[in-house]
Amino acid sequence: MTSALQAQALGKRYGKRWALSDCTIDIPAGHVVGLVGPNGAGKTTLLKLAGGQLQPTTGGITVLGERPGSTPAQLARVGFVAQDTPLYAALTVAEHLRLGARLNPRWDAALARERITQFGLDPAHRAGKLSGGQRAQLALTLGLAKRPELLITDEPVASLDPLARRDFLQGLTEAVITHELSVVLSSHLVSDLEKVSNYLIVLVDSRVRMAGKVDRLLATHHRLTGPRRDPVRLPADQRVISVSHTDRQSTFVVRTEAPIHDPAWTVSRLSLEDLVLAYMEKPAENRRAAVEVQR
Ligand SMILES: Nc1ncnc2c1ncn2[C@@H]1O[C@H](COP(=O)(O)OP(=O)(O)OP(=O)(O)O)[C@@H](O)[C@H]1O
Repeated sequence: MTSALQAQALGKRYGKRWALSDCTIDIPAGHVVGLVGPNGAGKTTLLKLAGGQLQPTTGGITVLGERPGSTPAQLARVGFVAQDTPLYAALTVAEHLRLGARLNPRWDAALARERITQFGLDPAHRAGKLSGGQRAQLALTLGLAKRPELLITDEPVASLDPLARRDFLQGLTEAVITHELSVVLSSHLVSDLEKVSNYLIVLVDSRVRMAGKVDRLLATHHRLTGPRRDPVRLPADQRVISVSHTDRQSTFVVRTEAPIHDPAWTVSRLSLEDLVLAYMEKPAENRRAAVEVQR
């Protein structure tokens, strides 16, 4: 199966500072990929490299098997909705749709009209006069009506109210199923990502700390709670992701393929949010720094 996005030792530097370092990932097509990480981790940088708006400093990236932005045909296959939902302030909603139709060979006018009606956007309204959430909906409509094979969205739901967020995420799920769309979306709202993503990437300090299919990640990560113990005394097949201690108790998040038999531990499953937070903490001391990349 073609990869939606493939990066090999990809890096981007601004001056002396690396915004993204040594990023190697291979995301199969047909997934909804959640991209999470703290502020400044490099998420927008990765998305802009994928959208062809930035050029790599090191390494390489392909999107749907081609170099991002290499040809008009490649650009037509990828929809990109940026964080700041750039629209033309002086153009009306209807003019944005006409522009979309002119610029995009696979433009789906019916889908665009349907979404505009659904979200109560007045076609005569200028984009500059829309609320932040309405602008986001218009930008997302332009991205979806382009009928891309891959939709890249940076914080698409940040400015939407809870109902609009739910509608957007539902619309996305439907588009994935109906149009065999792949999606990469970054968000700080892991609870939203949990509803739609089946693939997750965690970026921390410009590096990929974890990437893989959500069901596999949830099945192989566990929280262990029990009497205080040094993490170096855990079995070698238990990769320590995060560690916390009180005077008497230790809590570890570990990744392992094997069953955990040690009776000292209370073993519990993690929510996706717990998993993300565990990877966003500093790497566990004294242990192999955990970088998990699964296909
Ligand atoms: N145009 C730029 N010039 C210089 N540094 C930049 C530029 N864009 C981003 N950076 C830096 O690169 C790093 C990664 O930024 P990026 O915007 O990719 O992070 P992010 O994970 O998307 O953050 P956020 O969640 O806050 O949106 C940050 O340290 C940021 O300051």
